[in-house]
This record gives sequence, C-alpha cells and structure tokens, in this order.
Amino acid sequence: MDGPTDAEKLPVTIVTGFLGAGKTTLVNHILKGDHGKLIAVIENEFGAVSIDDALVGENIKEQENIITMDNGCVCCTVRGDLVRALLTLKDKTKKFDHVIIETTGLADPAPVAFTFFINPEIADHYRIDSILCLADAKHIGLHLEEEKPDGAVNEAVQQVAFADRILLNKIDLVSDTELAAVMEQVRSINGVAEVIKTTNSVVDLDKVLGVSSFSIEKTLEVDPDFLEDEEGHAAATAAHDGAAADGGDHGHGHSHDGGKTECHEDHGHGHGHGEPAAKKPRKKRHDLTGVSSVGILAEGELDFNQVNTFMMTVLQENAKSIYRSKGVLCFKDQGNTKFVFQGVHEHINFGPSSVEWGADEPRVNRMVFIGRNLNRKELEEGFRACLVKD
Ligand SMILES: Nc1nc2c(ncn2[C@@H]2O[C@H](COP(=O)(O)OP(=O)(O)OP(=O)(O)O)[C@@H](O)[C@H]2O)c(=O)[nH]1
Repeated sequence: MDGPTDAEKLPVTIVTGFLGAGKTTLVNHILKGDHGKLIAVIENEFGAVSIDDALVGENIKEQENIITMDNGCVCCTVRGDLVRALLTLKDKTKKFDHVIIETTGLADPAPVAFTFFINPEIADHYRIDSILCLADAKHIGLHLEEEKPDGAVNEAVQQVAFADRILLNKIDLVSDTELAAVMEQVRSINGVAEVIKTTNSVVDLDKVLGVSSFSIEKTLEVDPDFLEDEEGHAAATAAHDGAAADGGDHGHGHSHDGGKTECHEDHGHGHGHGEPAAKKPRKKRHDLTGVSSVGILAEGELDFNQVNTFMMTVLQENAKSIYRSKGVLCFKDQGNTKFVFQGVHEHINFGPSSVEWGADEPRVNRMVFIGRNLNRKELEEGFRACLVKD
C-alpha cells in the first residue's frame, strides 16, 4: 500500500543559522503573524540554562505548543529527544498546521534533516517544508571564515549550504558595500537558495511558511552521502534495522564546560553554485572543541549599574570569543518588570520583556554566555557580584 502523500503530511520548517543571527526573532515574528495556523515550536538550546523558551513563550498562546530541548545540540546529543518530541506531537489530539524547529546556533542542520528520512513513523507523518537559515550580515563572515581543525565541519558553512531559503538579516548593521560582500560570500557557498534581505527577521510569511522549498535532490547535490547513516547504510535500511531510528545519539556528547565536544557526523560542505560538492571522507566531525556555554542561575535582585559595567567590560574585552550572551533578569526597584539581555559579540540589546514576573514566579536571574575558551569562574563570580546584598 502506498504511504501518505506529501500533501497529507505536516510541514516542518527547520530554522537554522549561527548564534544570534535572529532565529528566535523570526519564530516570534511568525507566531505573531496573521496566518491562522496552529503552530507547534520545538526549541533547542545549547546551554543547560534555557532562555529562548521564555522569549518565544511570550508569543505562543498555549504553553503546551512549545517543546524545549536543552542541554545538548539537536544535531547530536539530543537527536533522540527530537524524535520523541515529533512522535509526541504526532499523537496529540490537537491537530497542528505547522511545526517549527529552532535549532541551536551551533547545530549542523544535516543530521536534523536526516531524522525525517531515517525514522519511518516520522517520515510518514512529517515533511520538511523548508530549511531556513538566518545569516547575520554583520558577523557571519567571521564565522564562515573560521578555521576548523582538520576534518571538522564549520557549522556556519553547513547552515548556509543546507538551506533552501536564507534570510540575510541585520542589514541595518552593515553598509551597502559590506552587504554586497557578505551576499557574495553567502552565494559562493549556496548559489541556489533564495536569499531575502531582512531587518529584525521581518519577512512576508508566505515566503517562509508552506513554501515547499526543501528538495532532497538539491540536498543530495550538497551532500551526496546525506541519505546514509554513519556506517554508510542507506536511510531506509537503517530505519528497518532500527540502527538510528531512535534518533541515534551515537555516543557523542556536547560538554558545556569547555571540554572537548564532538559530533561525529559526516556531512560534506556544499561549496560552489549548486555544483555537487566533492565527496568527503566519512566521519567528518562536528567538532566544538573549546566552545562551551556558561549558564548561571542566581536568585535575587541585581544592581542595574553594576550589571551594566560588568557586561560592557566582559563583552568588549572578549568581543571575538563570546559569540552570544543572553539573559532574563530581575533588577532592584523595578517592580515586576522582567528584563531581557541580548548580546551578539559586542552588540547589546537590553530592555523590558513584554511579560512581567508572575506573582508566584521566583525571581531567578538566568544568564548564558556561549563562546570559545570561556572563563566560567570569572563570568559566574562577576555576575553574582552584581546581586544586591541585603
Ligand atoms: N540590529 C539588529 N538586531 C537584530 C536583528 N534581528 C535580531 N536582532 C537582535 O539580535 C539579537 C539576537 O536575536 P535572536 O533572534 O535571539 O537570535 P538567535 O539566532 O535566536 O540567537 P541564538 O538562539 O542564541 O542562536 C536580539 O537582541 C535581537 O533583537 C536585526 O535585523 N538588526
């Protein structure tokens, strides 16, 4: 008997893009949009302390429509969680119209997409509508050019290469000349995806939802081994013998404290204008050596000026190595106002959240730093020193 047609399957948008590129901003833009769709969101965060669920949660009408997977990267350690999340959504009586998966800024999208082909239950119920990459026009060049250890994937390159739609975001932060240069850089990696220039991820929703722009043929041009698992079995075979049908953790983990972090995936980079990429040796690693996240939970009220000075100093002194910082904060003398801190390298956004602290909600500050060679002790002690003493 033939399986369900694509039209009968639930469309999924995989939102990818480097740390701080504007993924959550896009998800919020979509959730607030006038599309009449019931959307489920699967949020994945790299750090053990999650922030995005709070930021997206402000715009989602029912909390049960958001599933958070944190403390691991969806492309490796928590891939099993993704499978479970998708199977849970499938069995809900409520019928969703669309699913959005927001991956971590460090995820390689290939293994996330592979999940939709390896597991027969998921393949029968879902189809990838689009792999959408957010690219930060100001900072993406830095990450695309980053030298990786031999044989390791550059996740920023993977994210651009695998996308069928690219939002070149934050164009307000670059000059026309810089924009032309970054456009050329993006095009040199992916010459086929539609590129849409945006500010604050504002885009016509009909350009990003229900677009059916994902194509397995194009994906195979980027990575001829896409439909093979780590052992080189074709997806269908692997699904039958269950080798990776549970999402396969493959025994590699991300450590978030500066330890060695490897995801032994094999996904060739797509270089060139839609040209098939050269076949890469198997076992290309997703190597996040030295990249870690420092998550801080601190109960109490913070002193505004001290936080300001501390953050400015830390981010200016470590502008290249701290890729991302974000937090949900509580300040002294600010009543129930909850504050959101957003940093991308040295660029900071800071202001009140649209939701207040709830009456019974403990005033716990949540702060996360993600970057290379972070000094956990210094960050943690510096942040805690900003708490107001009784
Ligand atoms: N100037 C400027 N800032 C933007 C733009 N888009 C998003 N931002 C800001 O950039 C910061 C990061 O945006 P997010 O949407 O959280 O980025 P993200 O990709 O979800 O970040 P991670 O989940 O940490 O990888 C926030 O402070 C946004 O308000 C833009 O077009 N221009």
